[in-house]
Amino acid sequence: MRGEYLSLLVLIVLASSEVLAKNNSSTPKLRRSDFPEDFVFGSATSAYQIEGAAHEDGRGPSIWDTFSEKYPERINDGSNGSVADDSYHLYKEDVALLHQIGFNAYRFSISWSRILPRGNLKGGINQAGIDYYNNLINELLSKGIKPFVTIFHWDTPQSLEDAYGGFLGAKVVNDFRDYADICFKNFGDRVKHWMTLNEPLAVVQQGYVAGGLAPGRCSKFTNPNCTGGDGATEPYIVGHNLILAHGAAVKVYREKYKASQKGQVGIALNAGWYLPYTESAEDRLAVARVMAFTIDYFLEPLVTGKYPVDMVNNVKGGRLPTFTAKQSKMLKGSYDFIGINYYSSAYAKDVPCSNENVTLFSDPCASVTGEREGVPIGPKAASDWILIYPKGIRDLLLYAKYKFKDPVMYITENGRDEFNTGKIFLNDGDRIDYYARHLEMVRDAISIGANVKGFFAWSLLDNFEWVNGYTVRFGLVYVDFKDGCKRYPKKSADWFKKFLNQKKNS
Ligand SMILES: C[C@H]1O[C@@H](Oc2ccccc2[N+](=O)[O-])[C@H](O)[C@@H](O)[C@H]1O
Repeated sequence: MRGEYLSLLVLIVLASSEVLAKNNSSTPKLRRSDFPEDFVFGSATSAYQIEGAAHEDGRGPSIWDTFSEKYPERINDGSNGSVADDSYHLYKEDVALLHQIGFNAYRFSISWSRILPRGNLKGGINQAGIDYYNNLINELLSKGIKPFVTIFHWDTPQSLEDAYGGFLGAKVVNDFRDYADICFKNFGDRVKHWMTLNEPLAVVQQGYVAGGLAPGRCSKFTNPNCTGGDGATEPYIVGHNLILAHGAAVKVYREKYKASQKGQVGIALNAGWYLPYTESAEDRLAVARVMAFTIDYFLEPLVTGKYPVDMVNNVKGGRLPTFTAKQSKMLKGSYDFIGINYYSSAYAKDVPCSNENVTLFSDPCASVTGEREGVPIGPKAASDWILIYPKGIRDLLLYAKYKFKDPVMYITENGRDEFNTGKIFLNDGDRIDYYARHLEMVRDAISIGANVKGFFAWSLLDNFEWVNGYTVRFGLVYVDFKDGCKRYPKKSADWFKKFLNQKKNS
């Protein structure tokens, strides 16, 4: 215990000293040899955002088909992912692009309802779905690219949503376990890196509090137009079921597949880094509580089998579910690596505790803000939730290292967007700058001792960016949605290519 406090203290001193400060006036020069030789560099996508073919070859609907097709007014440009990048048909081009750039890994997700159209075994397996992912995996391996597979990236099968409320229902745990089992059984001979869930925090915050992501549930205190939901209770139930679903999938892997397949299973967690609004002790404690309600929320149960103490103390009225002794035991240590999706940072501030604390989904006595006296923590990307603060990625990695038993980590997403102007735009110097600055900070985290094994750029392609539809572009490769999804590598793809192909010592 003592040692942990000491390490945290060292971390705080390091993070606040100028020792690591860099001159931020120009894009830093990075070399491939700054990173370990076996470090993995890849790019990431997700099924609903790129595949299209949403109603083809036996795929069943997911909550994202329903959300975007039935309520187009909830997506900024009224669009949906029914065609997206058409990667279902163009996957060979995408693998060729990864190969040309020089990435040695690709993080993609499997569409649950393409494998199980009705979400469960009873509803049957769709062989065409199995075939598609087999083809994709084989194509990747033929080019020497390692598949890093996300089992769930937000696209809950609609029939499970209809049957028991999807992740609101305790039954989802067994259905998710069965689905994961099918993935391990069919693909695990070749896939050695799995992520059970993508960003459970985004699912609970955006799907059940703010209502911006499917299934779009929220309550009146956050959104006056809510049609269904209860932001005081539902997010904690959904978070609980997500954690148990993760644990159940890892258990299946370890009991049935690990010995023969010898792969690793992790999770991808989104997290910001938070700075105290002032240097006061109160604001520093507010930071600790915001961390408890964001990254620790999902990391602590996996590491210790328990919810963070700050959540237990501050989620009043019996709204935070509890783990049974058996569940706790299943969860504790249920990961081989931790994936971190990092984009942005903010300030946290101690505020008078909200008397609405039965309704808020966050610490009731802390608030989060992107700016201080009108000055944002960093420049804005196109999506207004992204404030660019590269040091945050370093400090987050060190925080996870010291607080959570030095896990093996991957950056499973990092990136920025530009607006879709309707014209072909490839000159994305701002993206190059973003990656150079963030990678420099990942390098520094490694040099301090963070056990980081790889980095995935979000995203390979411009794609269906959820509530923002096609209005913003995150790709290293431009997609012309008006011309058969023609792909054009941007300058940033070129930058990665040069960086990845550098000879040793050059
Ligand atoms: C830009 C990326 O944002 C990621 O989501 C994130 C990432 C960080 C913070 C919040 C969210 N979110 O959406 O609520 C997604 O994993 C990914 O699919 C992509 O859309």
